[in-house]
Amino acid sequence: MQINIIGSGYVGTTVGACLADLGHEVTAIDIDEDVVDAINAGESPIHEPGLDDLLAEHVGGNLTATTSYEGLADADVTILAVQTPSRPDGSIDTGPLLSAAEMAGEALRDTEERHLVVVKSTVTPPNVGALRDAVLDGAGDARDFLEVAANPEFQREGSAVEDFLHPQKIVFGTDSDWATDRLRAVYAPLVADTDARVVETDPETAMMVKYANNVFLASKISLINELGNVCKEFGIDAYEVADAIGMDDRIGERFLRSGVGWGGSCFPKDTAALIDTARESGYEPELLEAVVSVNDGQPHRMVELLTDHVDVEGRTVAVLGLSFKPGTGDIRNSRAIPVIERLDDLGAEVVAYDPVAADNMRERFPDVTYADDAADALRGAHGALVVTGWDEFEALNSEFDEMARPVVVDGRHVVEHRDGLTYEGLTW
Ligand SMILES: NC(=O)c1ccc[n+]([C@@H]2O[C@H](COP(=O)([O-])OP(=O)(O)OC[C@H]3O[C@@H](n4cnc5c(N)ncnc54)[C@H](O)[C@@H]3O)[C@@H](O)[C@H]2O)c1
Ligand SMILES: O=c1ccn([C@@H]2O[C@H](COP(=O)(O)OP(=O)(O)O[C@H]3O[C@H](CO)[C@@H](O)[C@H](O)[C@H]3O)[C@@H](O)[C@H]2O)c(=O)[nH]1
Repeated sequence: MQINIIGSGYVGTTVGACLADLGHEVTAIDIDEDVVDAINAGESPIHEPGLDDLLAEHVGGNLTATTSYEGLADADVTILAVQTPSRPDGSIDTGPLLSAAEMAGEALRDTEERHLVVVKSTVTPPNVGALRDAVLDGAGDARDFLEVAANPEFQREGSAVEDFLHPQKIVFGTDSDWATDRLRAVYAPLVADTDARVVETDPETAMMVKYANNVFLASKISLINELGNVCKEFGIDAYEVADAIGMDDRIGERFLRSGVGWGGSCFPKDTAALIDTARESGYEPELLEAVVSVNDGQPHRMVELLTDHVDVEGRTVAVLGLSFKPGTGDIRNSRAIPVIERLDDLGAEVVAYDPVAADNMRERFPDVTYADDAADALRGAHGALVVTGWDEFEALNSEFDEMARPVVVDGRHVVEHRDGLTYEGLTW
């Protein structure tokens, strides 16, 4: 099939490269020329394991990037993967997505064949109608040839390629059998070769599944964090407790890693958007508000555990890990941000290290010192905070001897206890 994908960020680039890998002819469209040039040069605009290899294999063959919407009608399907960022009140800003939807509709004005526009971006169910209208109004008289479907994406950053190619489920939200059949054709090579289960529903329900999925997982982490905070009060290791409760398959062993909390581009944004949408509709989602509040408290608890041991004012503190999770350079809503802000408020000098995300964080905090490696960050520091669970932090050992005060607050359960180190786990 011929597939256009509009928006080549974290999702669009991965999905485009994976669809090319499944044998489709893919055109990736982005308004950012640097992104388009990078893809056409076979370079991934983002750090994502496996993506460079896929681009190297398919760019110049069945994957091309462009800034132009011309030729959209030559394809069978157009996927929208444009950003839907949070506004300060928690609602999503659908402006960029609506304008891409309208541009897609306009570019399809001359189509004389049926064409499916698929929303892969995450939008709240009440926004689906506006998106449908934007595409159809943009298309003018060609609106009868077009249909808008929802196909939310469940990939995680850091394992996005693997997740897309081996999904547990694929959700098709459509208004007709024709649209469902077209989505089945897009995913046919994948469904044939994996254990993926396909959910077929309407577009609004499909988007609600996406929100429920993310908010459930964020709640699960906040719950284990709350239990973990209680464990810490009792001198109990929350990881031992989590291992035991995870044996009950009604609970499940995954997403029970307590610590400094959840960040990223999705959990915070999607939780805030669902809360805002529920409130707008007249329902006060108290549990979800508590889920956010527990998450917001963890970075502060972490800094407090350090200040119980060290007065950080005027002293150097090492922050190990800046990305919102290992395996990505993405710092959106990283827990490192409130940690650094708090240290800053307390007058500490922050020396930060991350194997991938330092350049991104430098734009956010230009005055922080960025070390070349963890040893460099720890040297002379009066305390260290482990914010991201990069594998390399597990191997740290003699590096702690170089600290002025060897106090480590571990927010991700990665550092090994050892003699000579004052060690505080956040929930253990
Ligand atoms: N990041 C994830 O892991 C993830 C996973 C599942 C779902 N989502 C959802 O997918 C959507 C995209 O997220 P993302 O993280 O990839 O965003 P992103 O910001 O990384 O990428 C969006 C891209 O769209 C481009 N763009 C903006 N307006 C455009 C237009 N009119 N025409 C063409 N390109 C345009 C931008 O230049 C950018 O490259 C969001 O709704 C998000 O919630 C994200
Ligand atoms: O036991 C755990 C698991 C995760 N996290 C944190 O939770 C956040 C999110 O992690 P993860 O879900 O692995 O990464 P994302 O890339 O944000 O993926 C989520 O958000 C995506 C965007 O919507 C969805 O597609 C994915 O299914 C969903 O897992 C990170 O800060 C993690 O450190 C924990 O604190 N404890």
